[in-house]
Amino acid sequence: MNHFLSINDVTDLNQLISSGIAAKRNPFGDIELGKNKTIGLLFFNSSLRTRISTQKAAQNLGMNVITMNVGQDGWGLEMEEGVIMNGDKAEHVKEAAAVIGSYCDVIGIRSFAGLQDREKDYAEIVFRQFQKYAEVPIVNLESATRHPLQSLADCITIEEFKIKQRPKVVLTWLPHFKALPQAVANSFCEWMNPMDVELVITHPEGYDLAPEFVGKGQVIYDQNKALEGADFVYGKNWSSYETYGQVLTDDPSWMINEAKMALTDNGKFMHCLPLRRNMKVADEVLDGPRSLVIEQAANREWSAQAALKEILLGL
Ligand SMILES: CCC[C@H](NC(=O)CCC(=O)O)C(=O)O
Ligand SMILES: NC(=O)OP(=O)(O)O
Repeated sequence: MNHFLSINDVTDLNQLISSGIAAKRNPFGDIELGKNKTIGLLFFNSSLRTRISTQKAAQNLGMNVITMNVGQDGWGLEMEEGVIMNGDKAEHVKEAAAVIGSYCDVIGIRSFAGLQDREKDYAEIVFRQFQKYAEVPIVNLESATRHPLQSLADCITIEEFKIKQRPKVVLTWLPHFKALPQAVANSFCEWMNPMDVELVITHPEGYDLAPEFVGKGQVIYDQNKALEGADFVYGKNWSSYETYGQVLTDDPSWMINEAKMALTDNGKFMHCLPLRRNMKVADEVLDGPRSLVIEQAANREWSAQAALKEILLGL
């Protein structure tokens, strides 16, 4: 595996899921694989799970880890080509990426969508520039449009907890007062498409995700109807793709509570975290037996370890 940017970099999804489950059973089985290899983790945005789980996974593989909050610890980076750098960016990505690539064998990057310019966000300029100038494998720690380490952990979790061969998986939009990226929702749909699941996507009108991510997903604007018979309910907020970056509604009736979960077939609740309690999901669900959010977050370590193992095998 040359890069881990999206599911398009995965040759065998079932093998990757099995690799993550195997790592969970034997975390140090490949401790020699990453010996004397260094991964640099670059964060342009906040993180808890991705930061800690990816560092731990790399250490489980014997790697050295360097973590950097790019905007705070380093210099502001200019991503555009050919500009006169007389603003607030002191360094160009051409130099920064090449220098970091000289220190690190692998680079992980988190850079969220700006939610101002859809064409710019969906062009993934930060990742394209680092791929071009760092000349080492790049791992997506959440980009403008995708979050593959989260989606692999989601696949591992559903495989672990499913009791039917083809479960009904419902991605439901949740209310939020500020604009959030489509990345997690996009990526979840992208990874659910090849999985043996019935994928349903429910959200208010105006929040349709880009068609290339929806794929086989059935879109139902009536949340209660969508939730009927669900085996897994995956909650996530996202801002409008059509009216890019806008919050069209924060209707609290979309919050998941026990009454909504009662519509499911003893459904389990999933969310990538962080999650705003009692705005997106009621305490009664998160504190009850339906919630898988902690198990799901714990699987981020095994998701990262499976992905990094494939990257190391390709070095
Ligand atoms: C893994 C999720 C990261 C990010 N979440 C947030 O930015 C939440 C911020 C908030 O709730 O204020 C998102 O929605 O993409
Ligand atoms: N789910 C996830 O990526 O969490 P963090 O934003 O805390 O890394």
